[in-house]
Amino acid sequence: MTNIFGYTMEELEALMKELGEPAFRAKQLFSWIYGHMVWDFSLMTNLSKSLREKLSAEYSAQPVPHSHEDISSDGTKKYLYPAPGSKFVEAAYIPEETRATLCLSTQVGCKMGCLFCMTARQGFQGQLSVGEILSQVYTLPERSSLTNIVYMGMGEPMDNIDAVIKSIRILTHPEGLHMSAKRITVSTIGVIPPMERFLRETRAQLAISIHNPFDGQRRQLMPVQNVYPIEDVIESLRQFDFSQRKLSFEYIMFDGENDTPEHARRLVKLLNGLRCKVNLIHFHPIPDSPLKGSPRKKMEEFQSFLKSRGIMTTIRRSRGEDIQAACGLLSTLKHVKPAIQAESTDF
Ligand SMILES: C[S@@+](CC[C@H](N)C(=O)[O-])C[C@H]1O[C@@H](n2cnc3c(N)ncnc32)[C@H](O)[C@@H]1O
Ligand code: SF4
Repeated sequence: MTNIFGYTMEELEALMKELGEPAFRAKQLFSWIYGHMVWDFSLMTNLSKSLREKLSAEYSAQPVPHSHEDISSDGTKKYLYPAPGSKFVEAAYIPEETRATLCLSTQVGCKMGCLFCMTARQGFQGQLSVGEILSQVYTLPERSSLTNIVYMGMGEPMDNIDAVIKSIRILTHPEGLHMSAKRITVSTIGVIPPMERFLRETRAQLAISIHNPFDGQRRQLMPVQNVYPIEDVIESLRQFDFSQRKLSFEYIMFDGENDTPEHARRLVKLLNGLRCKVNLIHFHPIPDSPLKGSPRKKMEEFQSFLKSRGIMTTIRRSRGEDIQAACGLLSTLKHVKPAIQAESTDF
């Protein structure tokens, strides 16, 4: 049985062709699956009976529902989703006064090795398919109140760029949920070639995790700096037009590490002339890390300096920290079965 949940319009068209059906059937199928959220072919009443039967015999169109949830004292919810190979990913639903955001995952673990991130500790364990990315949206119990989606959960979206772009195309398609690309933000540490592809092929918003404006210091925190230095990332961004889409920079504030006036001055210089915003983030401590978060006062001083130089800067409120749903705390390592146990349960 092939699961077609996650197929794009073009992929459904190719499937219809293969089955000897006219191309317009693909649009009908797309609209049932992603617009009406009907995942049983027998209920797709405008398809011919023979096509419904053919599809039911050989295909399914099923998103993967979550298998566990945690609820934070602040209302944030963390959902656990099964992924291939007895693995799991997590997504966080964050309700606020005027909006409700889903923070979704794109990979099981991550290979980028950032020093401050819990997902990095898990290492890379696999890519999510388009269907697995979209399942986090489509099976969300609060889906009808969702206003925003951020690709800021487990994994580096640019390291799974095909699936990320396809998922955005489906979410924004008029026959699907028809979400505005203005309400979708993808966060990256700055992997330049797929980042440029993302900017050319979608209209979604971009967030860059910068965290330190100095080359040597950023290398210590984020190995990606050895391959794609932040200076090159910013040069690349200067070729794109951000008058119609948002560009933001995420900056976790580490006590004594990146919160000095020199860092603030260097950051202003680096971002000079770019139409962008800076989000200052509280560090969410992870076990056995020497890093500590900056005190609130230092974050406010940093913010004031950037603002005084004309850069719109906010301090992001932490959410879901008590259930490890906050930025950078997502990790499903504890849910991964030891290999021997996983093998024995396969029988
Ligand atoms: C988990 S990442 C996923 C998206 C992408 N891989 C990235 O790094 O931008 C989302 C955001 O969480 C931040 N983050 C990671 N670990 C954190 C921590 N311990 N405390 C606060 N933020 C953290 C990252 O720097 C990034 O801005
Ligand atoms: S911060 Fe992002 S890129 Fe770095 S290890 Fe975590 S998930 Fe991966």
